Amino acid sequence: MEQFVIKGGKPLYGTVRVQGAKNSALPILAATLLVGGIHEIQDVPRLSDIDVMNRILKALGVKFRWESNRIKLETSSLRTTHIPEALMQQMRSSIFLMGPLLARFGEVTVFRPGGCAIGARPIDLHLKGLKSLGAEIREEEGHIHCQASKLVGADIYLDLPSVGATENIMMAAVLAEGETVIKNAAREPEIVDLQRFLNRMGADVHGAGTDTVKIRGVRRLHPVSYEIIPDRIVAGTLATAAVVTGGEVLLTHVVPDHMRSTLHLLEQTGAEIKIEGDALWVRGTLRPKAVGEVMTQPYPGFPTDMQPQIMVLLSLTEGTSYISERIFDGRLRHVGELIRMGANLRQGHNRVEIRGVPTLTGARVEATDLRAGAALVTAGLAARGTTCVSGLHHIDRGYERLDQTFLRLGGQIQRYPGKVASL
Ligand SMILES: CC(=O)N[C@H]1[C@@H](OP(=O)(O)OP(=O)(O)OC[C@H]2O[C@@H](n3ccc(=O)[nH]c3=O)[C@H](O)[C@@H]2O)O[C@H](CO)[C@@H](O)[C@@H]1O
Ligand SMILES: C=C(OP(=O)(O)O)C(=O)O
Repeated sequence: MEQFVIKGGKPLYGTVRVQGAKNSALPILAATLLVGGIHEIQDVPRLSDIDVMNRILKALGVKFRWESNRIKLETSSLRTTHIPEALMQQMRSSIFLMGPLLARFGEVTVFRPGGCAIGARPIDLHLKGLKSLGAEIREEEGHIHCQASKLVGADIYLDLPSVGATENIMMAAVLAEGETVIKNAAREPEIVDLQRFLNRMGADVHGAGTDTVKIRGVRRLHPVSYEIIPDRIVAGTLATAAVVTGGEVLLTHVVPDHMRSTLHLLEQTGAEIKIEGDALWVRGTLRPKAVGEVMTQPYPGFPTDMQPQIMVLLSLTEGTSYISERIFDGRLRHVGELIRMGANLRQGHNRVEIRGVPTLTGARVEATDLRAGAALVTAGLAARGTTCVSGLHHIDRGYERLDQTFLRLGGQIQRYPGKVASL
């Protein structure tokens, strides 16, 4: 069982170039299946989720080659449209294979996807959207078979602005006959990135970034070379770590506009922020201030993927703040771990009261999901004493060598292969 051992209390200083966005790279890699040929995707982060996606693509017959952070994929000759169950269950994003395979081959067989334990994550909106385009869906013995002799554009209203459902429907609709309109679509920057990628391939998609996405079906697409946008959640995590340690960090390769709600919150706590082009400079204050109520919301609201990290910062402020988790119904498992580190937290139903304390103390804690893991590492960097964080496979899903990044910024963090005997 691998662990991070962190000796806390050192402010972070330095410059980091932020990795490409996992949540853009995953649907875009799936979307390369829409047409045969050689695609080149740049700034793909080296993450375990990306490895799982590549293993699925390989199992389908795709050939690919990494060159640093660039992947070349040859998607011409696919052997099958069945996604292996074991791979399907390794991550939620395996569901992105449905839309493109259905659009190109008229059939796909998947299983219910796995993923981090952050609450119930049904796929009803994905299935409802594909059915509206004319797919026949049968579920038996855990398989979901999806078939369509042809897909036809439709008006689809999403009961919730689901990021994944919006993306899956967009990918399925690009080769459908006629126009598809997705209403109450999610507006995340990664959806705009997917639209840009699809249009670069010759698709006709408009409106991403608003709540109505229009897709006019085209007959043909072509392979392309494309660069993924920077990861706004990784940038937010690093900025938060700089603030909680009272340090000063320059992040390059960011789109500050994608981070408005996070940056606003950091400023409310007293952090100083300067933006110049794609560079973001952040400096923490001696004792940050409480902020009142924070609610996670669909974009452009405050992102659920930053909730655990911000909880660490609010735990160290002067005064009382509250966090309400509105997107997922089980994304508070880090609360108990932060309490072990000395945070003064009271958990209600999807809401946490946070009474700021002057310091946290090192402890043995476990990452129960990706962002909870990032939060515990952040807490460890700020805490007095030594923190051991286990459950690193969650963190590796979304952060490219997080320990190396923090080491470069002066954090004292090491990855150990087994359990560390004493703190
Ligand atoms: C790879 C990727 O991009 N992951 C992100 C994506 O996940 P993901 O696309 O899975 O998240 P969704 O936006 O779909 O989920 C939002 C809410 O809708 C619900 N829901 C979703 C689909 C569905 O068919 N039925 C349904 O009820 C979910 O349970 C959840 O409560 O958006 C989440 C919300 O910003 C982020 O936390 C994830 O990092
Ligand atoms: C929940 C997340 O991702 P996924 O949807 O891939 O599980 C996340 O990135 O925080």
